[in-house]
This record gives sequence, C-alpha cells and structure tokens, in this order.
Amino acid sequence: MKTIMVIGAGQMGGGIAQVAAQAGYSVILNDIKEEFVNRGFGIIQKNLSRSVEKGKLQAEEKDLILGRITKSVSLQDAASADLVIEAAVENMGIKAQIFSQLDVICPEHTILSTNTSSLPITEIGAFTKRPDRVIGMHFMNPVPVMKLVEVIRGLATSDEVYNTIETLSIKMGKTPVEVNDAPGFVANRILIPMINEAVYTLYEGIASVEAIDNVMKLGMNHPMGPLALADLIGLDTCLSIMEVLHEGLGDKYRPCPLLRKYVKAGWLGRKSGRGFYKYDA
Ligand SMILES: CC(=O)CC(=O)SCCNC(=O)CCNC(=O)[C@H](O)C(C)(C)COP(=O)(O)OP(=O)(O)OC[C@H]1O[C@@H](n2cnc3c(N)ncnc32)[C@H](O)[C@@H]1OP(=O)(O)O
Ligand SMILES: NC(=O)C1=CN([C@@H]2O[C@H](COP(=O)(O)OP(=O)(O)OC[C@H]3O[C@@H](n4cnc5c(N)ncnc54)[C@H](O)[C@@H]3O)[C@@H](O)[C@H]2O)C=CC1
Repeated sequence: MKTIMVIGAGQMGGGIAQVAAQAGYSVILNDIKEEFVNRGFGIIQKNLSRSVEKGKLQAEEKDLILGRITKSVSLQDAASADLVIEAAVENMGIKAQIFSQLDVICPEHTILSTNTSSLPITEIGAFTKRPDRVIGMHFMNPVPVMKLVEVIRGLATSDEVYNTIETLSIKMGKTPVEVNDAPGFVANRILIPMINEAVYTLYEGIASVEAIDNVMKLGMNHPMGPLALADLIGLDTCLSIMEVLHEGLGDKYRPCPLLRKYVKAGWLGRKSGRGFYKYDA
C-alpha cells in the first residue's frame, strides 16, 4: 500500500491525513472546495510546526511529511489510491454518492473505508459492487492524539481487507479494536448517550454548563466535561449519531430537544464559534 486518499478535509480528515503522511504514505487530501482543502492543510502545517517548536519533530521531517500530501478537489484523483478513507459529513445520502462514484473510479484492488461515527458499514458497502473491500475505520478526535481506531466489519468485509486495515492502523501509530457493525459501534453507543444525558441535565435546569462539566471532570476524572466534548465533536455530528441510535435501538436513545435546537440555530460547537461554550474565531 502506497497511496491513501482522504475524503473530507475537516477536523477528522485533516487529522487522518496528518497521521497517514507521518507514517510515510503518499496522501491525497480531498474536499469539495479548494478553500476547505487549504484550511485542512493549514491545520496540519500548524500542528507539525507546534511539534517542531516543542522539539518533538525535526524541521526537515516536517517538510518531508507535508511534501507527501497532495491537495485535491476532484474525486477522479481516487484512481491512483490503494486505500480511500472517507471522512466527509455524517450523512448517508452524501456517503452513498461518494461510495458509488469511488466504486467506478478506483482500481479493483482499492480498499474503500469510512470514518463514519455511526452509519452502517454493511449499507455503505452495498452502494458498491465490492462490499468485500469496504470497511469501517473509525478514528477518534483529535486524531493525532487519540490511540484508538475501531475497525468495523460489514457483513461482506473479507478477512484479507480486515487484516490489511488492522496492520495499517498499527503502522499509523494506533491501536485497532475489532468491532461488529451495529448502531454507534462501541465507542458512540456508550459515549453519545452520556453526552445526550448531559444535555438533558442542562435542559431540565439541574445545573449550569460549567457545573455539569466540572462534575464529570472532577468526579470521574474525564479529561474534559461532556458538554465541552460535544463542542469538540460538533453538535451536528452528535445529533446525527443520536438519531442513528434512536432509529436503530429505540426510544431510550431520543435526542434531547435542546441538542436539536442548538443545531437548528447553527450552534455547532468549536467549528462554528459557539456551542455550549463560546470560542474565538
Ligand atoms: C464522535 C466520534 O465518533 C468519536 C470521537 O472521536 S469521541 C471524542 C473522543 N475524544 C475525547 O474523548 C477527547 C477527550 N479530551 C482529551 O483527551 C484531552 O482534553 C485533549 C487531548 C483533547 C486535550 O488534552 P489537554 O491535556 O487538555 O490539552 P493540551 O495540553 O493542550 O494537549 C495535550 C496534547 O495533545 C495535543 N493536542 C490537543 N489538541 C489537539 C488537536 N486538536 N490536534 C492535534 N494535537 C492536539 C497537544 O498539542 C498536546 O501535545 P503534546 O503532548 O505533544 O504537548
Ligand atoms: N467530529 C468527531 O469527533 C468525529 C467525527 N467522525 C466522523 O467523521 C466524519 C467527518 O466529521 P468531521 O471531520 O467532524 O466533520 P467536518 O464538518 O469537520 O468536516 C467534514 C468535511 O467534509 C467535507 N465534505 C462534505 N461533502 C463532501 C464531499 N461530497 N466530498 C468531499 N468532502 C466533502 C466538508 O466540506 C468538510 O470539510 C463524519 O462521518 C463524522 O461522523 C468520526 C470520529 C469523530
């Protein structure tokens, strides 16, 4: 495996492109507009510069890593990829379009993976004629820091593809954990209902934003409170995941009306400058 295409240069796609380039792969970073690709590339540059300042990376190494990343705004560039990691928005319609096009563009050997937080891998595989070569590769945010990758088999995913992705995850400095295809997989089946419950706690006036986060930070040693974490993940993404859990697992997983309201207001967390907290642009 030589070339990895990352689709979506947002907070996850940018992080995935960074760790793939750091692991020595040629990376094609793709998004729908040049400005989005440039923004993602700029964040990678900033992250690597910070590592150089801290003495954790040589300046020449930084240039080598950046030199492995090519920018792209055309899905046709997937023709030269051995692996695609899709990290576009959490929306089945968009993922359906991307995967059916990739299936036509990519050579037979190319593995098509998705960083989806919750959408069924089996269904995504069915948008292609190669469901045996479709797999979930679920990185955690922030990607350069978090060790876990959930590797999710769809119904048809082959053992060969699973083994390749497991080995690749280790080469990227991550610890793969095998998970079956089910709503929210493991990470978000457990995490996002906790976040939703924190939003209910706020909605019902039980405590303030800061108090809720302090309870979980000081009482449970979580590195950040659930509302600050929701702002990091993106409230739109949290809501999409909750909707998948609700649809797949029943009423216990109903998204909190306050979460819906914030998303409707465009208060999406850090990426929009406001969520449960306010952020500087
Ligand atoms: C929704 C899904 O589908 C799945 C998910 O991803 S759920 C979200 C999972 N993620 C979490 O739960 C994150 C919980 N939070 C944390 O672990 C920590 O608060 C944190 C890592 C985000 C920040 O850690 P911190 O100690 O408070 O801050 P800070 O000292 O600034 O950062 C620690 C290190 O991480 C790095 N870092 C922090 N944010 C970063 C980012 N966005 N990108 C790259 N590096 C980052 C820092 O540069 C620093 O690196 P060094 O150790 O080399 O100096
Ligand atoms: N935010 C998080 O904490 C995590 C998110 N994920 C998943 O990763 C994926 C991306 O999430 P984020 O990076 O947070 O979103 P984001 O909103 O930061 O970035 C998404 C990017 O995809 C681009 N995009 C949209 N349609 C596209 C298309 N057709 N082709 C190419 N690019 C397209 C957008 O322009 C945007 O730059 C989602 O599936 C999400 O569920 C997975 C783990 C953690």
